[in-house]
Amino acid sequence: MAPTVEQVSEVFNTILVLDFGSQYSHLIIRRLREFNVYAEMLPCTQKISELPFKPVGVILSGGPFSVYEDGAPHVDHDVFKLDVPILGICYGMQELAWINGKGVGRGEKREYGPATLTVVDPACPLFEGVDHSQVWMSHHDKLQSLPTGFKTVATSGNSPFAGIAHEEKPIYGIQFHPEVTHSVQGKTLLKNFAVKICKASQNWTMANFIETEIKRIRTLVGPSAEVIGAVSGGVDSTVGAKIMKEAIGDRFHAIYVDNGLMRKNETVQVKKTLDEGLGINLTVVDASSQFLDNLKGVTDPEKKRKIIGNTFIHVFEKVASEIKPKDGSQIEYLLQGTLYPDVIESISFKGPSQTIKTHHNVGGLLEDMKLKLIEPLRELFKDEVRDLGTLMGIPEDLVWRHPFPGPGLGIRVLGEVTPEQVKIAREADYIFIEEIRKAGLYRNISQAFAALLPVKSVGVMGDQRTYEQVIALRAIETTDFMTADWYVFDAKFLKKVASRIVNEVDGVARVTYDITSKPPATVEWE
Ligand SMILES: Nc1ncnc2c1ncn2[C@@H]1O[C@H](COP(=O)(O)OP(=O)(O)OP(=O)(O)O)[C@@H](O)[C@H]1O
Ligand SMILES: O=c1[nH]c(=O)c2[nH+]cn([C@@H]3O[C@H](COP(=O)(O)O)[C@@H](O)[C@H]3O)c2[nH]1
Ligand SMILES: NC(=O)CC[C@H](N)C(=O)O
Ligand SMILES: [Mg+2]
Repeated sequence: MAPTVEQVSEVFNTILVLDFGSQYSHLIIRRLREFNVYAEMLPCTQKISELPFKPVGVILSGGPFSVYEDGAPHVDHDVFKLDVPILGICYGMQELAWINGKGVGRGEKREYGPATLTVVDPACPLFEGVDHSQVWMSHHDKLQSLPTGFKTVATSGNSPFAGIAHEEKPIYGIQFHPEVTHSVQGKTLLKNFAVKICKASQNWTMANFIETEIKRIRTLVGPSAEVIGAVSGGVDSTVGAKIMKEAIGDRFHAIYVDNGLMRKNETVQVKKTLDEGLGINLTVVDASSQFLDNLKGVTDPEKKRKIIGNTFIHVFEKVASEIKPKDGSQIEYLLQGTLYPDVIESISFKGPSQTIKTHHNVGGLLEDMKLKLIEPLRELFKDEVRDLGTLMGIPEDLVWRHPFPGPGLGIRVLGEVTPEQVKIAREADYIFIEEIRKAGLYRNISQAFAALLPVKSVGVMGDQRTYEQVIALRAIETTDFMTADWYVFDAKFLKKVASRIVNEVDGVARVTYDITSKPPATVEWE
């Protein structure tokens, strides 16, 4: 019989967030974790009898619908049978009111933005330390009457029922959004709910997580099986590899693919950092000619992405078949660095968003590959991964490395990818990043790179006419890469970088700086 593998949500006291499609649902989880309470999100349609774990409390999120509309989403009423505290936020509170008397309708006025909260029942534990503070509203519907069995505990100018509480049970509703930072005491309120009311332990720390995760992996893999991992030298896969190494030692095989689209000196450096610095035995597979051959003559960005993704799979399949585990079995598992935002995106009630571009993703393209995935970071946000990396002794440089996309320079050479074009992009990128580091700006910027444009422009160098290509520099600031703004360099810095690139990189006659935010642009050019 297969061993039972405990999930993180079974080990840590977990607050369950049921998502009704609010833009802020993931922020509720972020805020709870900031004070070390573990939280997970599931869609509001989740059947309570099929919950994968028993939560210590439930939060019903906001959402774009109106509870009284046909087809509006509703929570499974068995949620009340769980006999744990419940907090409804905005739509979530309207849902509680709808279930308990249907007194919800469209308000005369919409209310978006700040409001001041007045607590009318100071004994209510939810509002301890929250009185007379600014809260953030975002609604048009409102409670028209107090739901059966509830009392008013807080009000605001436009919302006579800004906060309600059940007379006997620990069930609460609030019209405002405590999860956004504009609700000044919002975090205090969420802490009151999670820690005081739900009695959740504040033990969600990366130190505790490592221990649980290592145990989980050992049980999952068993005593003798071996695992391979796609390791790029980026922070996610490196932290994943380090966890695997701690869990199963030399039964883990880290594989780095040199796809010919990596940055200058990257392969040598990644090998050195992982082998010498972290004791992870990294196998470098040189597949550069395979990737470059497959990309010959292709200019469409989506086609390029798919070719690169597929070539990765073929390379991994071959590697997996060549490793012969000592116990005579076959490689069964592949490590992947999936993070929680990817998981949230796929389980959100709004459903996965439209594909803007196919992100190369080893796992997503694995359908016909027999390997099963191990994803040790699938519960973590990027900053938690960085904390974890630091705790596990991964050098600061690597922990704070800018992300580098799997398709690499293949999507930064616009148009056809040839070895000559890759070389130009690689050299220009190297100079840009070197200058950023020298100026002490690396950590202020979330990601920076150079892209090579497939256009030629006239220039003059040493009295000679030139007719060469254009480099576009891109540097952005962002927290989650979903939205981003361009970084404001001072003019002197840009002057220096431009002059170095044109002087030192053959084939470039002009340098531009990309000043588009995301949206409407994306981070990468392809
Ligand atoms: N050159 C490569 N060799 C092996 N695996 C790779 C390579 N490039 C990407 N991968 C795999 O694809 C996954 C996704 O890449 P992604 O860039 O999102 O993550 P990362 O490289 O680990 O971290 P970061 O986001 O910091 O770059 C990686 O975690 C890794 O498993
Ligand atoms: O591993 C990856 N495989 C990909 O195919 C891929 N495409 C974009 N990116 C990275 O994702 C972030 C957002 O990029 P975009 O705004 O261009 O979509 C940025 O950090 C991009 O570098 C990728 N990462
Ligand atoms: N932010 C929300 O949850 C909004 C709930 C509901 N759609 C309203 O307009 O009131
Ligand atoms: Mg990467």
